[in-house]
Amino acid sequence: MKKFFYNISSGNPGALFMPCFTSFLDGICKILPAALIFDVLNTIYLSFANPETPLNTTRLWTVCAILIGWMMIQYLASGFAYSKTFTAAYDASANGRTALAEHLRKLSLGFLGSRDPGDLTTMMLGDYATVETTISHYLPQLVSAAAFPVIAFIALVFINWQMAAAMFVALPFSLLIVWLSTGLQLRLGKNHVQAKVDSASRLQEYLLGMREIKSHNLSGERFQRIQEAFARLMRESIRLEGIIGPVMMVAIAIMRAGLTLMIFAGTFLLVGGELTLPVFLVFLLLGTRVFEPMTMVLVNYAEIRYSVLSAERIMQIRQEKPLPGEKDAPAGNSIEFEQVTFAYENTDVLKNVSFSISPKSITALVGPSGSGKSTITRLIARFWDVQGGRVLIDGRDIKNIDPEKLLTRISMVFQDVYLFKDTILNNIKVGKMNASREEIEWAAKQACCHDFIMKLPQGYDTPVGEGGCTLSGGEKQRVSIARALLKDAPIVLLDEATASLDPENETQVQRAINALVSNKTVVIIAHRLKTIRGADKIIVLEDGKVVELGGHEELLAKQGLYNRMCSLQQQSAGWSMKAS
Ligand SMILES: Nc1ncnc2c1ncn2[C@@H]1O[C@H](COP(=O)(O)OP(=O)(O)OP(=O)(O)O)[C@@H](O)[C@H]1O
Repeated sequence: MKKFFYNISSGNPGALFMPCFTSFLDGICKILPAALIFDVLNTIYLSFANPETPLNTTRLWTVCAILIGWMMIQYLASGFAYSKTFTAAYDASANGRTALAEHLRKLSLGFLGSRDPGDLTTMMLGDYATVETTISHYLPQLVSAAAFPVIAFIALVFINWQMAAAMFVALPFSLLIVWLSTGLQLRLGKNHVQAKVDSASRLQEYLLGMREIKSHNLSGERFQRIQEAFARLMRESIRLEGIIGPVMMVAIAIMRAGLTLMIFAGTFLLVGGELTLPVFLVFLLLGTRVFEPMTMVLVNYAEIRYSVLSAERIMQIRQEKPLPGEKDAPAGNSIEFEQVTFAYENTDVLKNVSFSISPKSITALVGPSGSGKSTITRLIARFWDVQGGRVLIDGRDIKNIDPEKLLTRISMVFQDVYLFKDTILNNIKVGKMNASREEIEWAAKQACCHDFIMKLPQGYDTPVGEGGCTLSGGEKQRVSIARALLKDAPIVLLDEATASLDPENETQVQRAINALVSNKTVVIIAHRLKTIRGADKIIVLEDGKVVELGGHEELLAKQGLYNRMCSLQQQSAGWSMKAS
């Protein structure tokens, strides 16, 4: 139970105290009228049972007045409970979603990459919505279902213990059925969650991959994958409701069998003169009321169990440890790899890699595709932690540095640029959130963006699509260079930064990059080797190992892999497409 409250409150069970307490008060307020009705029945009965006793109308009017006053109190109590539960529910989901988003940012990309893409979206939207409904709708029912029977049983035992026992005798059997079905519910719930995650992932894949689907005419096969995912979701939904529903119906029927037993016992006791009619009537009245919240809980039990699963999924991620390290980033900017071994999954991608990069120097990473160049830049930025060896900046192991502080010292320009669904101005501003418009325009000019931006309908205030789909590849690349210029970090990592630029822009962008990298520690990945001839150091990688290291001339003289790559590039420079 403690775990349930902890999980559905996203780790803040104290926030559920007020909704539970006010729901409890609200429930108590609903019980009192039954006691007053008992008094009314008793008063009327006394007059009918003893014809010489006149009907005590003063008492009846007093009870009516109390009931009217009580209605007001009950209305206020319900309103109060309603506002507290709904506020707590929306707080829990809004704060929870923000906290989860914040937490995700602190996790390694390795962890995020291991999750199904639809999984986190389902969690952010679906799981939090489920938890929200549980707090706003089911929590009050749970409180009433837990409190009512206990209070009612204690009160009724004092009135007539045989009747109370008859009313509640079936309840333990009903609860036993619910308990026995827990394992089944868990299994069905997990299958349903998995089906939901799969559907979200397939849908995401379908929408994001629309260009490939169209260009390769994959619509049939891809559409079938979505159809299958949705069909499975439908089957799991039916299974969840169709199997759990009848089980709960049996539990409800057994619980309510107590009422029938109570009527039998009441009739028996009434006939034997051991029970008065008003007491019998009060038991009948309370019998239906007491089991009402429990019936509601059992009707919604599948949903409640489902929300437990949702809350557990959320908490599992929330409890995932962020990358460790609290220290400030060092002032110096030298980089060193000390016998680094790294694997994304099981196969080592980098094997015993060692090299050092002096501050304010330019180091190029070259090597065949898949040799580990991009991986090295990602490890410098600590998107992942290494499994063996150390990555040092200014002589300090980056595992001990706060990842966010480390990233303030690093600018990155990736091959694939992501632009947010926002104005182009705000997209450049990502590099420095407090940058002035002048600074942004300066960076855009340096990165050769200014001219194309001014041609857009609203200039810098033109919205660009999610992922930057309304800009060309070259334009996106230049925007990302502008971001890096604005950030002005002392370490610059360039991954194929000029890959998608046309020859016309390339010279200008090279000039912009020169401005970006001057006086910085630069690590550059360039497939076009002519662009890195002037680098202070060239590290040649092959199959995750450093095979050559040195300056351009020195490496050419070695007649090794670098020399071969340069020769091949010279040959391919004269390549042109020919029709056969
Ligand atoms: N996120 C990932 N998960 C699993 N494996 C990965 C991941 N990223 C890269 N790899 C694998 O790691 C190896 C090195 O990849 P990396 O991107 O570092 O190579 P690269 O030299 O930069 O290649 P390219 O020049 O083609 O960009 C490759 O075999 C690649 O398939």
